[in-house]
Amino acid sequence: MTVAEVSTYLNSAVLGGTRADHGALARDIRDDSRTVRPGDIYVAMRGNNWHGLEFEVQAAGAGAVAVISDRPSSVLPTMVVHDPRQIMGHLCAWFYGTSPSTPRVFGVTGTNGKTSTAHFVDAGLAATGETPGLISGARIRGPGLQWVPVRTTPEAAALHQTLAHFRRSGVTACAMEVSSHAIDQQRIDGIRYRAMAFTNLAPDHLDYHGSMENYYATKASMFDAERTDLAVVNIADEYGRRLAATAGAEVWTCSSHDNAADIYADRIICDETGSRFDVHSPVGRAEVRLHTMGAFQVDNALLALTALIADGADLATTADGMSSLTAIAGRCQPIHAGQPFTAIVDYMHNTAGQQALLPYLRSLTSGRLIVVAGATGGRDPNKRRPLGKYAATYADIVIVTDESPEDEDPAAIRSQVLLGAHQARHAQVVEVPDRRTAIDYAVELARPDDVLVVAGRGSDPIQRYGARTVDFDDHLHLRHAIASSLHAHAIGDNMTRPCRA
Ligand SMILES: CC(=O)N[C@H]1[C@@H](OP(=O)(O)OP(=O)(O)OC[C@H]2O[C@@H](n3ccc(=O)[nH]c3=O)[C@H](O)[C@@H]2O)O[C@H](CO)[C@@H](O)[C@@H]1O[C@H](C)C(=O)N[C@@H](C)C(=O)N[C@H](CCC(=O)O)C(=O)O
Ligand SMILES: Nc1ncnc2c1ncn2[C@@H]1O[C@H](COP(=O)(O)OP(=O)(O)OP(=O)(O)O)[C@@H](O)[C@H]1O
Repeated sequence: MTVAEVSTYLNSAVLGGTRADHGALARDIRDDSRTVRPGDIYVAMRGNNWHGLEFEVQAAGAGAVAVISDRPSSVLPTMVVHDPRQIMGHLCAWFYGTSPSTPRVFGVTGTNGKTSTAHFVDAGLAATGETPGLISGARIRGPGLQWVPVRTTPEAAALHQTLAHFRRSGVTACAMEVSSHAIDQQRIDGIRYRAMAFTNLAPDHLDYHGSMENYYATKASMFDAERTDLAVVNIADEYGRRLAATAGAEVWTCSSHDNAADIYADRIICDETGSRFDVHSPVGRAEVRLHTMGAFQVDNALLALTALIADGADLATTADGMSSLTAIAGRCQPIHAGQPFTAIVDYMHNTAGQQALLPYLRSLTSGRLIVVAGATGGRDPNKRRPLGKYAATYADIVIVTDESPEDEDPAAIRSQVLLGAHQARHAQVVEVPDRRTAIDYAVELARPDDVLVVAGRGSDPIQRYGARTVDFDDHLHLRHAIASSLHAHAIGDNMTRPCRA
């Protein structure tokens, strides 16, 4: 594709540059000057912090052949459009040849459960003979590629590059997490969904959306017929029921406690080995056995099953696919290192997640529930006190520590969580600022039959303290802390054991 062809597509003449510039081959489309490589077209968008054209010299220096923006660049041939963000998704779909039908795209949106449900869809697709692709906040995976993304839902250029790669690689169907930020910022424009699945809606990201009504409206916009063939909705909460009643696409409902849903679960049993339930659908009944811990995974697997059955998949084969998942990184992920207590890493970072997870963990034990809790910087500060309060309401011991403070004062974040935890007047509350030390301390506290959960970061691989980043994987460190503790106690036992005469 040449610059001139892009200009024709946009119906925007190239301002500046020579005929040769206009005939230059455009290799990729980039929305960030820091990623521009020779031959790319840079799209300079207006944002909350910058206007992309502030980086035009950087983009030109990196070899950009042209820029698309809402006004002419002083250094690069420019195609002017009214709102670059508005055209970005459709431009990328055209430029990368993203097809509206191959791969079929199963979107998952909602406050909690997107990553888990996307992984269940991926597993169900594999079981039914599809060549699956996965675009989730935990990983992006397809034939010949796998990486850990920075965003839950990538920017439009990255999304369409990935979908075009999937298409060339023979991917027939893809599960994709769709965040409300991505919808609001039109990252997912130009993508036709085979199904869009709704998990639930609870207070989160209200610093960004301003209100639950705006948050809901952003999500709901994805369930109209021009966006998706199928609207697959968990009707467990009021927003789901409202969405099922108003969505413009063909609606399929599911529920783990309402048999009025098109597809529902009953005879649900959840324990430390996972869950089992019966699923009832218009195409029959099947028993589902989940090996992923967490009662909330029943809802996520059921939603994934419903999306795939709505697409025509075989019920029994799809159910087998759900059973093939043994764990989802950072989502109620157990650690078995020989310790005499239950050790879990989980991503709960809002009170709805706590209300789904903590009663389940409490049900697993007659011992104590120990929670390592905190809050991440740069996210809705109004979540912090409730996070502390709910953790301390359900747990016996709460250890408040850093998650990823980003550009905020870690102590100030912890103080909000501590305030909430003390308000609960239930748990023993301890502040241990350093996360590594906090996890080590929790492991030393844990007794046989206790349940210890390290919460809030899931499988996030790094902590950010301003510009400083720290490699920190909760699962790896918790496993290491347990192993070290068991080793130290073994040595201690040997040293106190009476020597043979
Ligand atoms: C709040 C939010 O989502 N902001 C997104 C938004 O930022 P913005 O509009 O303020 O853009 P800006 O920072 O002013 O930059 C303006 C333009 O200059 C460009 N730029 C900027 C700097 C530079 O050196 N060169 C350059 O070209 C940027 O790429 C951008 O196009 O547009 C930017 C790029 O277009 C995104 O990178 C940025 O995501 C920020 C980094 C972010 O943290 N987003 C999070 C909140 C997010 O998207 N989270 C959701 C999941 C939420 C959840 O479920 O927890 C996600 O999908 O990941
Ligand atoms: N269906 C659910 N209902 C309530 N809580 C859930 C549900 N599924 C997961 N959770 C909780 O939310 C946490 C995050 O789960 P998951 O990563 O699957 O959701 P997500 O929507 O992708 O989250 P995020 O958008 O923040 O990445 C889990 O670790 C768990 O504590």
